[in-house]
Amino acid sequence: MRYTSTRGQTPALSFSDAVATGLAPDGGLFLPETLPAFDAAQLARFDALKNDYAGLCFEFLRHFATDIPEETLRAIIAKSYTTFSVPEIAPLKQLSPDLFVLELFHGPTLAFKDFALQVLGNLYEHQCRVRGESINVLGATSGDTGSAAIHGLLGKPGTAIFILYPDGRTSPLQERQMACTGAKNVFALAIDGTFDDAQSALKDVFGDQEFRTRYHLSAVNSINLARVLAQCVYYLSAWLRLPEGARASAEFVVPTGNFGNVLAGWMLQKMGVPIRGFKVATNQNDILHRLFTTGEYSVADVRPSLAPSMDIQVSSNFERFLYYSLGRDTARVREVMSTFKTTGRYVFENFDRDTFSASRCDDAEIPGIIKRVYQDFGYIVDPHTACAFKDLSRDRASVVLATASPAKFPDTIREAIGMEPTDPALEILKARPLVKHKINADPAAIKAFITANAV
Ligand SMILES: Cc1ncc(COP(=O)(O)O)c(C=O)c1O
Ligand SMILES: N[C@@H](CCOP(=O)(O)O)C(=O)O
Repeated sequence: MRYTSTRGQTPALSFSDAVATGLAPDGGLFLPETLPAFDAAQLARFDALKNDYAGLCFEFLRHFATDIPEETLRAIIAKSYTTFSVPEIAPLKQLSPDLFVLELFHGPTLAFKDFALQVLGNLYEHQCRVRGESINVLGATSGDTGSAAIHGLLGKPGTAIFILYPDGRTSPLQERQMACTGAKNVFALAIDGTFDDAQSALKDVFGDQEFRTRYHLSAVNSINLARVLAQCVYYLSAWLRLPEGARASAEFVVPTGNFGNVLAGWMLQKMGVPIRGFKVATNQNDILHRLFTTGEYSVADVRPSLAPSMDIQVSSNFERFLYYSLGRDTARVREVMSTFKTTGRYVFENFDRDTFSASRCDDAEIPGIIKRVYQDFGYIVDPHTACAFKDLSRDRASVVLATASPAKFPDTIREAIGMEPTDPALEILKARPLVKHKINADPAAIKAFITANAV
């Protein structure tokens, strides 16, 4: 399997090279040259592994990581899921006959990002070993990607990790997960501004080919295709475990910000797994809600919210969606992305309206939803997952993706239901010193910091 850029001006690469490169040199995002088409026999092979998460992940990823020997890939994946705290890895809980919750927060940093970032950390370790090279990783986070990426690389020799985040806009515990590791190769870089500012500066740094080559710079955001592919697996796992009747009709309801999570489900559907549809659940930063209800994609200012990891306007994975929606016409993708960069607006003539629906949740609604879900089901959801409970369909089954543990957001949960969930992994952090570096969201300043601290 080879990987090409959405902008069509980068030569096709192997899986390992596409992962190491992260953002394509032409500014686009990597995608498989052709998506596999899973037939009934392959679906049956998946079905046999529905209660073996790591086995299922291997059976899926072997179609993509074709340049890694199968036994090596199997070992990388098996190791990645040993860090999860429950044997099911992604428990599927049934709250009512038509309502399921897919819990994606039992990894080391208690958010869904661990699913891909544990695998990516081990892939990087493998690459360092095989190529005899060190690797410097640069990421931008609104809260969860940063800590998951850091914990994917913690203690891995030959690596350093630099994470940009909007100072004061993550939850205090999310910041502690990044800035209290004590690890010498981890740098939490606090910027004044929003996640969008951080992501935009990051893309500029990756745009400097000489710099990224010199420092073997790689990406941990979902601009890295390995992130999206590893995230496909929990949709597959959940779909396989649904009761027969719900499989055909269930809609996956996905708290959405940078569009990497829901894109993974949609790509799986394009590979032949007959998932009925997806609901894109936004917070008050609702660019994607507006897109899927009106067809217009237009940027507005980011407003800090109680679901801070979704405080994003410019979703980088929008470009992958655009590529497929434009019939894989890379010249058109370049044109639209360039117009969007200058005008901040694009109107879709055509997209997959049958598959996507959307909901939007204001800050004023989040505590009330947390309370209602607790009263109705005795179940505590974090503020991001709460957004997905806003407008659940009454005529089909819903699978809500629970993307973070409520313990990461104790203040909002206390306000809603009068008690604070805790987790030992977070309690330990409270006593540790916090080390963060203030930096301008300016490519030159970021490059200077990396130059001074790279491995
Ligand atoms: C807890 C949580 N929920 C939802 C999201 C949104 O996911 P995505 O950015 O893949 O759309 C994020 C951030 O990515 C998150 O950290
Ligand atoms: N919500 C994310 C933002 C980055 O998304 P990613 O999927 O590109 O890593 C976060 O928690 O950092």
